Parts: sequence; C-alpha cells; structure tokens
Amino acid sequence: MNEQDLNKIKQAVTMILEAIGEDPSREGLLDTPKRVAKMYHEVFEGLNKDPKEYFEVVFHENHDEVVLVKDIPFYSMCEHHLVPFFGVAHVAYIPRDGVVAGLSKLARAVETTAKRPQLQERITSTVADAMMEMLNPIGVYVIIEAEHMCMTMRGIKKPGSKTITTVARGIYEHDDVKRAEILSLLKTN
Ligand SMILES: Nc1nc2c(ncn2[C@@H]2O[C@H](COP(=O)(O)OP(=O)(O)OP(=O)(O)O)[C@@H](O)[C@H]2O)c(=O)[nH]1
Ligand SMILES: [Zn+2]
Repeated sequence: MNEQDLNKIKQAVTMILEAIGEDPSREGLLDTPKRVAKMYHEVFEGLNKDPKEYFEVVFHENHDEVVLVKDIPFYSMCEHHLVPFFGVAHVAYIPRDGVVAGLSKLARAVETTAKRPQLQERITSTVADAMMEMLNPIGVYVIIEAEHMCMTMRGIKKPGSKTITTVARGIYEHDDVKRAEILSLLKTN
C-alpha cells in the first residue's frame, strides 16, 4: 500500500467518523484515521501475495502417508461487512513421490490467504488448490472452523456459533476412510 492509498483510507475514516456523529478533531480520535490506515495495511497485506509462492521450494523425503498441521490460528475480514472472522485451520495432505513442503509454509499459506477481504469458503479452497497445483500431492484436505463477528456482534447475533468448511481434493474427494483418518487425528490432543 503506497502513501496515496493510506491517505485514501485516512480520508474515508474521517468521513465515517463525521457521518456517525463523532468529532474527528477531538483528542482521542485525532490519530484514529492514521491508525486505521496502518491496521488495514497490515490486515490486508495478503492481497499482494500469492499463497502458491510458499510451495515453490520443496523437500524430498520418503513419506507417503498423511501430513497434518492442525489448529493453525488465523484472523480474516469478512468481505461483506469488513468485520473480523477468526478461528483455526487444519491442513492435511498426502505427498506424492516424497515431495513435501516445509510445515510452516502450510500455516503461511493460510495466513496470507486470510489477510484479504474474504469468505471462509474461499480461504479453504484457495489453500487446497494452491497445494494441489504446487505439490501435486495424492490429496489435500483443508478444514476451517471460525467465528464470524458479523454473526455475533451484529445482525443475527448468535455468539458462540461456529462455521466449519471443508475442501477435499485428490484422493480425499472420494475416499471416506482417508477423510475419517483426518477427523480422528483432529480429535487427538
Ligand atoms: N458464505 C459465507 N457467508 C458469509 C461469510 N461471512 C459472512 N457471510 C454472510 O454474508 C451474508 C451477507 O448477507 P446480506 O443479506 O447481503 O447482508 P446483511 O443484511 O448484513 O445480512 P445479515 O448478516 O443477515 O444481517 C450474511 O448472511 C453473512 O452471514 C462467509 O465467510 N461465507
Ligand atoms: Zn460479514
């Protein structure tokens, strides 16, 4: 985000403050437009990145069973209301021909994908598709559990409600046993 874009956000935030009946020149709000611009720069920085990048470097290891990184925390912004939704992602895949990714890269792909105006379904499928394309694994299974603040603090107001999305690619699309394996691994501590 360049200086011009940051200024656009600052102006917009000043206008919002005016529109809600606040006084943007009072002491507590003086730096708010600048702070919000900085925050948007941070929470939307995934817009400039492609999660596929993280899978450009791979290792070769003779491992042909599941690799699961679970409970990856993430924060995102709902694209309809620009309020947060957050939770955990579980990313599983079965390498093909020993092509494995660094474990942190699975978490990085989730984080980068989440840092945009998003839908939970799209985060789930983007991560799965990036891994399918770059690692050509036997299969990928991504599960995301999240709480949407647009459903808790406003609107329908259902605090505690959780949304779970799953995306299965490759073998996971039609292999119930393989999917059940992941679900049972998610239950273990
Ligand atoms: N599918 C999907 N829907 C989402 C997600 N985040 C928020 N939503 C929904 O997006 C919808 C937007 O609906 P609209 O009717 O256009 O907006 P609204 O009047 O503010 O809707 P309410 O939340 O029902 O008050 C709502 O039903 C939200 O719950 C998401 O990640 N995936
Ligand atoms: Zn929303």
